[in-house]
Amino acid sequence: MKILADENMPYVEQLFGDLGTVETVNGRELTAQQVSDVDVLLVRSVTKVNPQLLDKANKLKFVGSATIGTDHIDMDYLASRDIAFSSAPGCNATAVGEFAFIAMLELAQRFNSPLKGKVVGIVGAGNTGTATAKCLQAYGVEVMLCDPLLEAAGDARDFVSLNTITSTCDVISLHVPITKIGEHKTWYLFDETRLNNLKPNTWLLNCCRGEVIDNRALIKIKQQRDDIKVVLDVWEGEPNPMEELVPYIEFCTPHIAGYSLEGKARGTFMLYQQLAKTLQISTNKDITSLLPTLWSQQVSLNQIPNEKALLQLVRFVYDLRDDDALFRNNFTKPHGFDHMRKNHTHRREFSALKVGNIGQTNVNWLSNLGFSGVEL
Ligand SMILES: NC(=O)c1ccc[n+]([C@@H]2O[C@H](COP(=O)([O-])OP(=O)(O)OC[C@H]3O[C@@H](n4cnc5c(N)ncnc54)[C@H](O)[C@@H]3O)[C@@H](O)[C@H]2O)c1
Ligand SMILES: O=C(O)[C@H](O)[C@H](O)COP(=O)(O)O
Repeated sequence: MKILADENMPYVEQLFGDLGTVETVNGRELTAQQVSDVDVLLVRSVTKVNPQLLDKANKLKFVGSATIGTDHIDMDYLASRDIAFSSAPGCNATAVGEFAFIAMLELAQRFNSPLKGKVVGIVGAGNTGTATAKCLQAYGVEVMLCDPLLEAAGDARDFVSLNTITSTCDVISLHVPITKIGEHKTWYLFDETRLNNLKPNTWLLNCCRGEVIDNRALIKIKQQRDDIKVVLDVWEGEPNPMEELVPYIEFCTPHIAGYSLEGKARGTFMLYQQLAKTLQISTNKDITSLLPTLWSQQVSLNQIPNEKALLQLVRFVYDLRDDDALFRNNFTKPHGFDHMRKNHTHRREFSALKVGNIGQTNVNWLSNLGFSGVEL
């Protein structure tokens, strides 16, 4: 069996090696010729899986995407060819939630304006939105959720409208899929009018898909309003963000919010399990044995961390400023955006770090935040 996989998919050889011959390729440049003789195709979000790519792939029986988003996949076409498909819902939700939380702590430090006490609006309360809310609530920050689809489906949580989010919240974090049609379409959900209506000093973070914000309108608004602070992990027109926009953004990253080692490993592992199910073979591998330990496994605290100390703790796991600096130096270089993604040093999730305390202080909230091994 020939298995063709995106080169940015860790652990693919370890997991799929026993099932067939694994070859890795550049997913953005994948051609119909390269997939013509494959049985299994494993992609990431940069590969458009459509008739143009697959028309010659007569042996293909399984397509897997190690991602949460599926906007790059023509599902109807796969169904019409009877090709099994699986994505990896939720695989990198923790990574995105922690990334958004860390970015908010960084903004708080930069503008000397504590996160604690602010109200954060989460737009899209699925896997990544919920993971973001979980971090914020663990730290004691008030959260409002906006998700008309989940609300209509009877989700028991409290929801508010998008207008309430923009008029009430100090921070807005976007977690919706990209959709171009329908009552709740998200393409340019934040257009010029909505951006203009943001209340003074709003912090806006986008970790979902670039086109949820009209990036040209964002440039225009930022030229007039320095009070709004923006963090972008995703960009309209990837892999070529608008050069004029970058100087207006506080923290810039190349679509790596979901790039924790755990998140990527989970994505590959979920596809491995789904392929085994499709082929009706039993699996004998587990994900934890694949993951290395963090370079330092434990830190000890002697008092309840204040917000500055919390930022030091999370920087110990992931320092967002490093990726931001790399971005600014590299994004205009040829293939710069993709190069940064390919060579990204996968950060670890909070759970990789054991936090012990040597006082009698209650730090349960740190374990709710995701750190492991908090001892009281
Ligand atoms: N930056 C990254 O690395 C990264 C990582 C993972 C996912 N993503 C993107 O984030 C998106 C969300 O991921 P997820 O795992 O949370 O997906 P999910 O499907 O679990 O949740 C998305 C939620 O958005 C809601 N929604 C849809 N339209 C809406 C609207 N107009 N207003 C408010 N809510 C709306 C849906 O009802 C759903 O509950 C993915 O589709 C993907 O595009 C990006
Ligand atoms: O949808 C997703 O899961 C994310 O956007 C994903 O992290 C993107 O990473 P890529 O597949 O492009 O490597």
